[in-house]
Amino acid sequence: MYIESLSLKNYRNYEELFIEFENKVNVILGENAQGKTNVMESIYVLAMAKSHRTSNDKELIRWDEEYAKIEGRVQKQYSSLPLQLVISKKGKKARLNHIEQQKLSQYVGNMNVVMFAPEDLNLVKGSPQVRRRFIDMEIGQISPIYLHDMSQYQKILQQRNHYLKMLQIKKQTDQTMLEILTEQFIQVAVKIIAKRFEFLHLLAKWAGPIHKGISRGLETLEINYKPSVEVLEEQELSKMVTCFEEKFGKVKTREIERGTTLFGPHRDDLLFFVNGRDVQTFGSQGQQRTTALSVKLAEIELIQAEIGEYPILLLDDVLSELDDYRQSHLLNTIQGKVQTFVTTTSVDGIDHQTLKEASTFQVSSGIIQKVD
Ligand SMILES: Nc1ncnc2c1ncn2[C@@H]1O[C@H](COP(=O)(O)OP(=O)(O)OP(=O)(O)O)[C@@H](O)[C@H]1O
Repeated sequence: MYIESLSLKNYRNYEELFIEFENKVNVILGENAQGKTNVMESIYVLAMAKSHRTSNDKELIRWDEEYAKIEGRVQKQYSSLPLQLVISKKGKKARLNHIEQQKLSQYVGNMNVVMFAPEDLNLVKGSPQVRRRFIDMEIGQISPIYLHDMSQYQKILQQRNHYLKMLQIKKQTDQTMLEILTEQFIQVAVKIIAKRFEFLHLLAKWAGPIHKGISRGLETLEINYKPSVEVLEEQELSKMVTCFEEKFGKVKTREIERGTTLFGPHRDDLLFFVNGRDVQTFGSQGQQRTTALSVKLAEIELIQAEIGEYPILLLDDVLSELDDYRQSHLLNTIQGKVQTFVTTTSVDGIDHQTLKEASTFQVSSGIIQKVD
């Protein structure tokens, strides 16, 4: 798939913008703080209804304005699909094919993107929260059911935490409500974990050979899910439910003392191993970077395998940071099959042949012009 056109209104430093793109490499060139990342972010937000940089949607609205609007037309195998997202202080409204969607979970997934930005190194180095966000966003792109389950999970988790807080303060003896909430919590939690296992399994299958290629055959990459309740990938859901029930039985007093839910998908993590060692702890900067790159390239293949089309690739400020070998590995992977956006302050670090075949756009103070 590829994005044919993008139009912005009051989006960050863009008052008004309309651009058309071709299905190839598009280079967005400009000095610092001109609006390169903002364009990439707007494409990402159009697809995911969420930014990769902030969870506060209001930041996306141009200062002193009431709303921001992103519109785009995506060319898929058989059709051209118009998408629209309006972000106001009251919330978000999404339209697909001009029809307003009641739920964002029905909207997300119609346009697929993979973003690779400098902060993606945090995928390896950062906190478990960063990795959970990654896994949730990525599964959400290919599974609307997962997005639905996640929003259910968040609601039940909040209610359960609220109730545990009440028990903590009031020292009530009647715990019937806690039992009901725990049962509901477990039912959704195991579905989420099973889906995460499945996704990581697929991701690892693609990432392994890619990582081997980038490391010139020297390194193996493994990706493992680390659940906070000891469940196994091959377990049936009913067995996972039993593990959870046992765990919650054991930690009930502690949970009431603390007034919060101590176990579940919101406390899980994933681990990356290179040659059998945890990259977060033992990996060099280069190995961590290669791991993040392998994971991103694997996502491209995974989405193609699941959806039947390649996603749009957004490379924000990373291409010129990669050494020649990694850059050419990346460019060979996407060659001719993935619409790619690249931001850079200078074309010097970018492969000549790629530049020759690419469309280039110059950005200056929120205005973009195609360079002939
Ligand atoms: N909500 C907003 N309203 C108006 N302007 C904004 C808003 N949010 C950010 N900006 C402005 O957008 C500009 C930053 O744009 P962006 O992050 O896209 O820069 P960039 O070209 O990618 O720069 P760099 O090369 O430094 O990464 C800054 O000048 C910033 O002040």
